[in-house]
Amino acid sequence: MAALDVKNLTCSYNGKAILDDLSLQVGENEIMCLLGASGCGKTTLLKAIAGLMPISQGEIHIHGQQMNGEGVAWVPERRNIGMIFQDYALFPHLNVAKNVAFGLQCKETNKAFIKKRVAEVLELVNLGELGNRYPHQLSGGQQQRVAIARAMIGQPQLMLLDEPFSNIDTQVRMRLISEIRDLLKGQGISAIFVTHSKEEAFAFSDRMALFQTGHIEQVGRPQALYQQPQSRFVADFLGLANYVPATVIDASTVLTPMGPIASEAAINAEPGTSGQLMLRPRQIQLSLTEQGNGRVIEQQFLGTHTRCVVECQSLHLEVSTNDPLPAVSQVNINIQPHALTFFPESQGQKAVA
Ligand SMILES: Nc1ncnc2c1ncn2[C@@H]1O[C@H](COP(=O)(O)OP(=O)(O)OP(=O)(O)O)[C@@H](O)[C@H]1O
Repeated sequence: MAALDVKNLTCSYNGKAILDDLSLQVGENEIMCLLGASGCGKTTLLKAIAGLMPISQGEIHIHGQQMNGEGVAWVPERRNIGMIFQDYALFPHLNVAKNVAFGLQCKETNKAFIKKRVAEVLELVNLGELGNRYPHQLSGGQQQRVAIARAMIGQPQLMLLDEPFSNIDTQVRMRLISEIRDLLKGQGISAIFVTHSKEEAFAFSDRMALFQTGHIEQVGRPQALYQQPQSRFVADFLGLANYVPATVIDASTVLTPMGPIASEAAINAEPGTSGQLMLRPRQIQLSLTEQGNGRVIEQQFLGTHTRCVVECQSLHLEVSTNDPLPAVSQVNINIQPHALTFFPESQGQKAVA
């Protein structure tokens, strides 16, 4: 059974549809990321799931229980959902332990039990020693951990996280992402996480749904979306892409200005079909040779990698290498073996399936 099943959901503000016939499933103990530009409807979907936003059409089911639909609209507090926000939303006048206890007080009166649970969840988020501190005495990362402890204390069946890492400084962010991911996985909690940062989405999610104004463009594993985008919108949103003119030779080869390139998966287009082959900068490999078919015309050392621009048959290719190459090098261009992503001219912005 899916942890969350959203079926044909439409949500509107003032009669204008913000989400339009949208469907999405989240599996048990799965972390799903909603990724998209500002204003595309990610938070609206989160609010609809939480019961904070009325729906115009469709159904929402959580762990098999219908929350919204014809004549059904469960109130937020009955949905057993934990919520975490970008601004932490802690009570400034309550210490850490009392902030966390707040998440349980509305459904539990046994004070000894609440105290025990507070201690347990503070340990889980590595704040066991800080129960007496106030929010202003904590770092951003620590405050977000308090918010997570407060959301977890009631053992929610689904966790909703709305841009939880945006206010955390970059040095700490990836560590916190990994910590919270482990925590959710360890506790068996399914989660939906909203962000407009692809790096956060890649690092935090099992699967991601890429939004474009009110609908989902593609859902899948982060690597699949990055390497096999179904549209140019997805390809370009997730990172730099080269588009190289290509013609299909047979089910496993295309011809490009760099020569024939083989695919590790069948290309679903007739021989002779022309279009564009998408290549990520890391999928292009360079080897120094005087007889090479490319020439490095620009380089930038960026620490973790070097950005090279390689000229080949009037194409300018963005390539990512580990180390800088000698200036104005002649290189051979090789393509890392992979399942090629091909956009036939006849399909415009859509790749072949
Ligand atoms: N209360 C409201 N009344 C009218 N329109 C609204 C309201 N809240 C949001 N909208 C509009 O709905 C659209 C989707 O908003 P939403 O907050 O879901 O986007 P988002 O993808 O979460 O964006 P962001 O990343 O900036 O938070 C936007 O065009 C926004 O202007």
